Amino acid sequence: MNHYSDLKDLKDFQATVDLALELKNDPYAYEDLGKRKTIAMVFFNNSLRTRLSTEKAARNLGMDVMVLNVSNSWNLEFEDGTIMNLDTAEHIKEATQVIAQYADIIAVRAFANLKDKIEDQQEKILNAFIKNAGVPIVNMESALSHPLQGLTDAITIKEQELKKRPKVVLSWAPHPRSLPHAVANSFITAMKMSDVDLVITNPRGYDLDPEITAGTEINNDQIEACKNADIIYVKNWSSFDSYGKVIQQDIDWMMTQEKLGHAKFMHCLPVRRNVVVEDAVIDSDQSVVIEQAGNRTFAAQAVLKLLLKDLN
Ligand SMILES: NCCC[C@H](NC(=O)CCC(=O)O)C(=O)O
Ligand SMILES: NC(=O)OP(=O)(O)O
Repeated sequence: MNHYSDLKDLKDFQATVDLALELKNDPYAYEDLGKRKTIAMVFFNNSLRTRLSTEKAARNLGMDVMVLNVSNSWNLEFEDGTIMNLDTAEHIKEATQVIAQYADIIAVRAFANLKDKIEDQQEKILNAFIKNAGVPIVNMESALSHPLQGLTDAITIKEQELKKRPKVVLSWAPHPRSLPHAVANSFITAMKMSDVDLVITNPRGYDLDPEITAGTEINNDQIEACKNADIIYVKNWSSFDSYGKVIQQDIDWMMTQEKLGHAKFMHCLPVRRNVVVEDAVIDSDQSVVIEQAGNRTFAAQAVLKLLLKDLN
């Protein structure tokens, strides 16, 4: 594997899920694989889980770790041919090549800006690293996808040891801010590569990119969609059609105990309590959000192991 920019970069998705579970069982099995290799993690946005779990994963493999929060660095320019006499001090072309001299693998977080669909679909920042750095790039949530999260979600569902072909529901929930589509996109992609029966429920006007949801049932009736679910994965996203807009915040879409039924509750975190999900759900035994976040380490470790194997 040259890069991990999307779940589709994995040669064998289910084998990677199994590798992550093996690593969870024996985290130091490959503790020398990353010796004298360095990962640089570059953040254009905030993070708690991705920042710490990816570092933990790298350390379990014996790697050195560096972190750059771009907000503490120079303002970067992304356009070609710009006369840089305003706010941007350094071009992404130099920045990517310079970072690559200090690191064997670069991991990048660069969210969608949610203002211009075409620009977000170009994945400008992630692709600038892939184009210029000359080292493997790991996507730590880009404009369109969050493949470390999608892999984690599949691992977490597999661990629940549910019935064959469980019913998995991805439910939209309200949120006061405009949030990206990346987590939902990667969850759908991961579920399509898993042996589950996936249903998406969202209000009208909130359908995700049809290229991603193709072949999956979308039900605008949340109560009906959630019936007899084994897993309910809750996430807010902004409108895709009215790109990046918050077109409704109806609290009736919050996940409640009644709608959850016997299902397990999942969310990528961070989550707004009593807006996205009521306390009674997230505090219940049916919530697996903490173990889900714990699995981020082993998803990242499986991906880094595959990249290191092809580096050595
Ligand atoms: N990486 C996990 C989620 C990150 C981001 N959530 C957020 O920005 C939530 C922030 C807030 O609740 O204000 C998202 O939805 O893509
Ligand atoms: N789930 C997730 O990616 O969390 P962070 O944004 O805190 O990294």
